Amino acid sequence: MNGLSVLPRSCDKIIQRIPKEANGHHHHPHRKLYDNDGEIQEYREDIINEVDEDTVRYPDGSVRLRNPNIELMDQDILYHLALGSGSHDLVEMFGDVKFVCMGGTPKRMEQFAYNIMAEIGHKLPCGTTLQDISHFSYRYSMYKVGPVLSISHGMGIPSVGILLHEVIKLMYHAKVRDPVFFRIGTCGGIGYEGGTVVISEEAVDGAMRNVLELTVLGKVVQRPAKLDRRLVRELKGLADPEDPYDTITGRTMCTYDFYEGQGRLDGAFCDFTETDKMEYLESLHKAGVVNIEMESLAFAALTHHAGIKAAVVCVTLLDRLKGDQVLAPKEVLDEWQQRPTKLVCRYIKR
Ligand SMILES: O=P(O)(O)O[C@H]1O[C@H](CO)[C@@H](O)[C@H]1O
Ligand SMILES: O=c1cc[nH]c(=O)[nH]1
Repeated sequence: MNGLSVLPRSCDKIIQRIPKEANGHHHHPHRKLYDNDGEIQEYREDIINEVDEDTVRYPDGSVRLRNPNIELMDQDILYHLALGSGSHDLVEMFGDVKFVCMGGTPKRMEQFAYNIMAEIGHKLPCGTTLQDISHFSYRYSMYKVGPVLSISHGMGIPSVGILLHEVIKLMYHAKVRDPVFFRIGTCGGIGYEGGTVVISEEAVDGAMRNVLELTVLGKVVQRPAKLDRRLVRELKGLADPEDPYDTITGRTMCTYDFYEGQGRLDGAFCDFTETDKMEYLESLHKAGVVNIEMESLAFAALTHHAGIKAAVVCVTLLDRLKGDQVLAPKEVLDEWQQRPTKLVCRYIKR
């Protein structure tokens, strides 16, 4: 029996799709999970962790944790955020949050906080500046502007995964209702010039699987990396035809590495040829992968597992069919990084 069959007590209605045979043992059939864009994928049914979206939140829309242990604890220390349910009044501090925006760097997320402040007309008390709420964690940076949280997540799945655990718990402790999460990132384009904005329709791993795989108690668990389709359409609808760049939607590949993992020839190590690389990238292109980055899989899977609506919006820094090195000048890169931010600002302003 695998660990997934033990469901948290507080989540009685979560769909358990692990069939049992009459003798009580699980059988291990493969099943077709998604047929997005015609691609049919098969998964071991015994390791898939599915969610019934209607039952993972409380009826008032507030975030419900799929972990019965938390409510039994005297206090919950959100260690990497330098916050805690015993040391801080989290409802008072964060109860009004509606949007949680994340991106790789502290600078981008500080800038985003100032941008959104201007856009929504939020005023700080005279003579004050925005404070990094998580400054003393020395890990992530967090800014709050009215209903918007802006948080840096660092690089890669482990970093964004730890942050998501703590931010999802923060939403629960603060009794936040129906939050929407965004990742505002950078990526490599597959067949798209630098500066193109990409809204992810779904996230796939380096082997084109639409699941986040993690090892829990020595067993492999897969969580579907689903993103909200309606949110994708709404964001796409906010792209302005006057924008001097394209805004597209498509599949996003999420890898565990920037160099070999993304088929780059310019890492410290490379055991494949340029022909191998191009064949791989062309095959991704054919399969509808439009960009590669390093967090979307965890972002999609963990928000979906928590029943939280989420979107990933990234700007391409280069077309990987044309090269590996990020050659654009710093000022150009800085301007490009504002583009996903603008789209998310438009959504929040609505
Ligand atoms: O710019 P961010 O948001 O960090 O996103 C991308 O940039 C980093 C690699 O340079 C990875 O984190 C990747 O996902
Ligand atoms: O090629 C790129 C560019 C940005 N981020 C990535 O992960 N890959």
